[in-house]
Amino acid sequence: MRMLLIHSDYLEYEVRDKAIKNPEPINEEQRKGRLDEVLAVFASVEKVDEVNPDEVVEKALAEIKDVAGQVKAERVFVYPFAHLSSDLAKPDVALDVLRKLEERLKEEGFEVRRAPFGYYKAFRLSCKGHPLAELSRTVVPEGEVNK
Ligand SMILES: NCC(=O)N[C@H]1[C@@H](O)[C@H](n2cnc3c(N)ncnc32)O[C@@H]1CO
Repeated sequence: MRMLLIHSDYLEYEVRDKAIKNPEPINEEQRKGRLDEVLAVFASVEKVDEVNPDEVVEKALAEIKDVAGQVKAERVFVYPFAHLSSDLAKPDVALDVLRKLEERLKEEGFEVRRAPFGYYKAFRLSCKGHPLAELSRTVVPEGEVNK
């Protein structure tokens, strides 16, 4: 999984059109969302992650906790983002990974939102611009590290 982490004054999105045949079902409330003072995590789940999705969730969680601790962020916005990799996992695996990541972040005490999966979305982001405000992390299942 490839992640772009942006420490932000806010991230807000609004769902536009379907981007895949079967996007995640959403209710009216999920069509828009906003968090203030947030660590935005734009995440591309990759084909290699299909080998061990649960392990990738734990590795991504560790990276997000590390960055959130450094920038003192208590809120995390998980944002499905298919543009960080040229070798994407299939949608059902990707959604499952991102749902689990959201759940684990909540278990670790973060306030968490996750943007809807499978849609084009308009979004606004205000990056804080400090030295640690723009970071990227890549995590893969253990056996895949040096392939
Ligand atoms: N900018 C808007 C957008 O990216 N939309 C993406 C994601 O919401 C989601 N998606 C599909 N596959 C993946 C994947 N492997 N990892 C993350 N998201 C995925 O499906 C949309 C079309 O690819």
